[in-house]
Amino acid sequence: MITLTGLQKVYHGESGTVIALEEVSLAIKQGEIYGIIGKSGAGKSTLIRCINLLERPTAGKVVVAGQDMTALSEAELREARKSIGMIFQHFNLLSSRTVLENVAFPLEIAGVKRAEWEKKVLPLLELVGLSDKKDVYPAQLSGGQKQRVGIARALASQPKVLLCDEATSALDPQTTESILTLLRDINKKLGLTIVLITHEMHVIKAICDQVAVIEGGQLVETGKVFDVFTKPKSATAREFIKAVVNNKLPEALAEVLSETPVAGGNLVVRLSFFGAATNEPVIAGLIRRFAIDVNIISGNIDHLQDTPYGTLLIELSGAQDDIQNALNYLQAIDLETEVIGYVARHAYAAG
Ligand SMILES: Nc1ncnc2c1ncn2[C@@H]1O[C@H](COP(=O)(O)OP(=O)(O)OP(=O)(O)O)[C@@H](O)[C@H]1O
Repeated sequence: MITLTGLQKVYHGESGTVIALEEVSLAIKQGEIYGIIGKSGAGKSTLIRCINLLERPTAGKVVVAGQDMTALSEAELREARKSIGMIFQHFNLLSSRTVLENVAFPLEIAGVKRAEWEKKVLPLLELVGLSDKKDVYPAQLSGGQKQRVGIARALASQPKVLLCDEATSALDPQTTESILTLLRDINKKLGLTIVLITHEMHVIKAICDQVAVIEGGQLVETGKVFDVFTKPKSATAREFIKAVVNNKLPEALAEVLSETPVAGGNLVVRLSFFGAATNEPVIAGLIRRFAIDVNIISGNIDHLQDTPYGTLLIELSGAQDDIQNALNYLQAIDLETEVIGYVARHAYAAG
């Protein structure tokens, strides 16, 4: 649905030349929710605005729904933009127009008469849950309701693609969740392709199928959200993931943990489970097979796109050979095993 090839954007500002995008290439399939995550100044806004050519790339190609956007005339571009809706962090509503009139605005501009646009706008207000607010002005709405108006307005010209520019960044966590749920529903109901930019990993985790991590104008990692979450390759992705996956060691353990083996001490291991492995009785298997004690220090199970994944922090105590055999066993089965460190016997809970 969207293909970006070798995209480059150079700004020549007062403070000099800025390369905002460098050799960005990515492909977004129809019906996908594609998230682009990066820190402030990474190039996210520039990238998403290059998709509808609000920003003209310095070099590279933008193809949306089979159309080469960079090759279009201004008039053709205006027409092509009808199939690309956009919503914004600060909603960009017209304060002197009611909710109904805001949603109708793109249709009015396109010359559609009121009797005609009402037939389109009223169902959209219902879709976003704002039928009862159709005659109120934006000032009387909450942030979440304003964004619902923004979404309905973006859908008015029946786009194939919806671009979301930090659409939930100005909203509280609960409202963010309701807007993300609405976006997911619209994606499912209308088969709409959604591209969103964000600096928050929980947004990616909540609704995206695919993710691209952008840093200094370059994509440093792309892939399925599940793969990037469970096996991040770049330091930036790892850093973002830390914000939503609690892998912190308990303080009492961190204080006594040694990176090097402690004579006669216990081994601390983090197990990461993905998908089906979460159903395996791993701990029971360990105790049955080896003459060791297993102490569970902490654990959590979460879901990513309905696939369970989790981590378990355990302490193994026993004779060195038995511990090594247990470790070999863990490493041979279908889960990720990471030796976190060593603790002296009796230094921590397992004793
Ligand atoms: N019109 C402009 N003129 C000059 N430089 C610009 C312009 N727009 C953006 N930049 C620069 O390009 C780089 C990328 O900016 P961009 O706004 O795309 O980043 P971002 O990831 O969206 O950041 P934020 O999350 O803070 O909005 C930054 O260094 C920014 O200062």
